[in-house]
Amino acid sequence: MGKLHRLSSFFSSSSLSSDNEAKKNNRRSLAAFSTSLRSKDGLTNGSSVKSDGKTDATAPQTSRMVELAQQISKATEMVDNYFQSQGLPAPSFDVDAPLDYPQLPEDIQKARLDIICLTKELNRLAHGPRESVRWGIWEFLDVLSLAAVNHYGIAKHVPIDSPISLAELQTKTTLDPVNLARLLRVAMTNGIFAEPTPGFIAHTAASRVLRDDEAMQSWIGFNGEDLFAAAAHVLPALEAHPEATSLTRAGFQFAFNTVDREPMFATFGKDPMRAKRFGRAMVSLTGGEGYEPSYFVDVEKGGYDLRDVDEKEGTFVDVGGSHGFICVDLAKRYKKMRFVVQDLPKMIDSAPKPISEDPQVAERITLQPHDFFTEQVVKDADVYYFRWIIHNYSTPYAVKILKNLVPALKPGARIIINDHCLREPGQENPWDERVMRRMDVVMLALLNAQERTEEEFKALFAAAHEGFVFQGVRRAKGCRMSIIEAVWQPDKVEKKEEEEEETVVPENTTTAAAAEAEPKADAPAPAADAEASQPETA
Ligand SMILES: C[S@@+](CC[C@H](N)C(=O)[O-])C[C@H]1O[C@@H](n2cnc3c(N)ncnc32)[C@H](O)[C@@H]1O
Repeated sequence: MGKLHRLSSFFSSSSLSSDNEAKKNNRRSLAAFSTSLRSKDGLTNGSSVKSDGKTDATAPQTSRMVELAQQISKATEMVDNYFQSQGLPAPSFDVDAPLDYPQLPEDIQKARLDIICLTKELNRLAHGPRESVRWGIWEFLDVLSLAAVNHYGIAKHVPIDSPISLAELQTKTTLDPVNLARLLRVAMTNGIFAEPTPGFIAHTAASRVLRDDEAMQSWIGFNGEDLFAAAAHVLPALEAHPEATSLTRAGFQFAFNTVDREPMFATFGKDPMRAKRFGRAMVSLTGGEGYEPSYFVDVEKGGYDLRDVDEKEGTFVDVGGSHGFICVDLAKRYKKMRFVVQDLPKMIDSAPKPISEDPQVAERITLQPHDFFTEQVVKDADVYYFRWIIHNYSTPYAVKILKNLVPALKPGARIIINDHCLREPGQENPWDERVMRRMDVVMLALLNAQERTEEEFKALFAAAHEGFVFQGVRRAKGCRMSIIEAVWQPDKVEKKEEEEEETVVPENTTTAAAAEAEPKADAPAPAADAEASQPETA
């Protein structure tokens, strides 16, 4: 239904001709958008337009390639000058180079982002359309080589300070020399390992990450082995079940032969290695640029202000809150309010005890086993918070999760979803756009789930209950996650119902919202999914 809703916002009419008309309109608006982007940037796109609107053929032409090169050069100088002025080592992949950028001032961070985005466009132009399509499809081989290097733990066998011969390296793995060399040499084309002299392998800073960063090893392992296989099976999954809403009929189930048997989390729950890997992969993601918890916690960074809840010693429930790290950070900031972290029993059992070394923090946080596909047990809380939860579910499941809050809610209770919120194509900077669009497809491959637009979040609340009054979406600068909020105001519904009683309502009328809220026939009962869906995370 989520997909249907999304498509229908583009193609609202059912007739073929108006469908085509809608498509044409859509195309026109996209073209207009890219033109406006260009002019906003002050770019000429290779043509000089006179005041009468005609092109001046005599004016000097600047090609897009040259514009890009100039902008890249300017941005690179800005970043380089900043590093020099701060006495920082220049960005490098040398083995002893820093692995992360420092926190940059806003203008330098923007210049850095320009370099990332514009070099990609310049690269495409230099390849040309046909060649970039021809070789673009081979990017999965980069994934394969990285997954293999990670799987066989090659990075740990290469000494950090001196090269090792391929012959010796081979004795430390189960790979034969030919396969070891060919997989490594693809990775090297991406700056992961180097071969300073033929047959000798040395570390780079990127391969050092694979050696030293356990969360990154898990991130590569989960993406390279679980997600990679799931993504390769999305087409058969879509062929068999085009509606793509069931948790047990995604690419993941087609890849691992569990169609109609169990959702991904249940599969992970049965395999401690994969469950642990998934949990650590999430830790790696959360630590990545643009996802830090501080974007929610720190009001100074554009986070959520909970001072009023704190003042009245209110309650904050983190639903599906894992080991409660958000609540720990919040409890350090707000000294009076109380917190409940809910998750499935295994997750709650594996949480650190005490949850914080600071007793003033720990005593205000309760860890509670709770399945969000059952009725909410914490009544009358001030805030119910969902971080990285709703995007794991297609609309029928997501609506069910929200509906389960209703019996517990007091008027004025806030429901906060902390997820990506998709904007119209082209409104993000190209790097964020790429990450968020890809995440949307990751959700499809693993869970038949989705990222959502503001309208889709609004529709989700409306489908769950009319008493949820949508408050809108906001996002801190530099953060990819949005804060999506609704407030529970049942009095508005009662007033509306009173008004409606005065009008004639035909029997058996179902609202679009109610229809949307019904899980699909092919979707397994959410509660059953949830019971079995427990991954053991770090
Ligand atoms: C993607 S993680 C998000 C965790 C945390 N909110 C965060 O921001 O990192 C999804 C969480 O939902 C939990 N979960 C999955 N199914 C659940 C259910 N039915 N009821 C409660 N928690 C569930 C998982 O155990 C996991 O901790």
